[in-house]
Amino acid sequence: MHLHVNRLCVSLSGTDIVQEVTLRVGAGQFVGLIGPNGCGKSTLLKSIYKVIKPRQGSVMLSELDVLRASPKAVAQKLGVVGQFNDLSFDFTVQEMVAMGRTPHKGLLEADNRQDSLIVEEALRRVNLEHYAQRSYNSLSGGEKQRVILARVMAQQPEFLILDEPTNHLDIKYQLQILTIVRNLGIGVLAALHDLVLSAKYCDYLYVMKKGQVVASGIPEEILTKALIGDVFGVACETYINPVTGELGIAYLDSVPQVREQVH
Ligand SMILES: Nc1ncnc2c1ncn2[C@@H]1O[C@H](COP(=O)(O)OP(=O)(O)OP(=O)(O)O)[C@@H](O)[C@H]1O
Repeated sequence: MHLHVNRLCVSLSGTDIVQEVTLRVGAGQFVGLIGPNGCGKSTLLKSIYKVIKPRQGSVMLSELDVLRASPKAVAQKLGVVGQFNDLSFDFTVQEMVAMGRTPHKGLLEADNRQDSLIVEEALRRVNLEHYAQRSYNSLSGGEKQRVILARVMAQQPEFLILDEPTNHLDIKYQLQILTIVRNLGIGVLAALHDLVLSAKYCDYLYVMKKGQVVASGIPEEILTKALIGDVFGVACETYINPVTGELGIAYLDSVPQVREQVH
């Protein structure tokens, strides 16, 4: 499935938080959304997955008009990993992951053998197969994050939205989770903070600043010293990593004159 967000505007408490954002994610494409804290990434993602109602604009997942469709119709196609995953009630890890099957079930329909196999496989993919009976609330932040990813995999969505999916994860699991997500072969829109990882994994990036998309393109082309200075206010040098052949970024300092050079 592909995603087409057209001229989306979101206002909260009378302030324009997202302004005329248009973006596309092709089928099977891994697209990153980057930008400084508070620029509107989460608000944009929440308005795409129906938690916040936009003031204007449209969201199409292939032929599905997301803003008009029922939550269940959207959940059958769209998986979401949001930023905060704390629960008031406790569930086992297995119960948490099994919740991913809900959009595919009828009212009061019990899980069947196939659902159990899907849940087992999802837990195996995030290396938590031995945690099935553990209490979710007793897990560390990184383990919780992997359970949430297993849940979204059990949902078998056709498109994924991820808001900081590697929050809390150590470097091994950051790499593992991003590799798993990329290998799912479905369209993904992910807000990411790590620019080097976003260059490594994303096919395409949208850069946000103050609620607007200010640049977009393939990572190697748009992640320039000038753009990083302008958008994040950080001086850096970019280079090709001689070991990996991938984009590297050496952060130098936060110097205001970098911003002046760009304008
Ligand atoms: N309900 C609200 N009322 C008013 N302003 C809000 C509301 N919710 C969020 N905001 C503001 O909207 C702006 C964008 O927030 P958002 O969480 O979308 O940013 P973000 O780019 O995801 O940031 P981060 O990288 O820190 O997660 C922030 O300045 C935030 O304080």
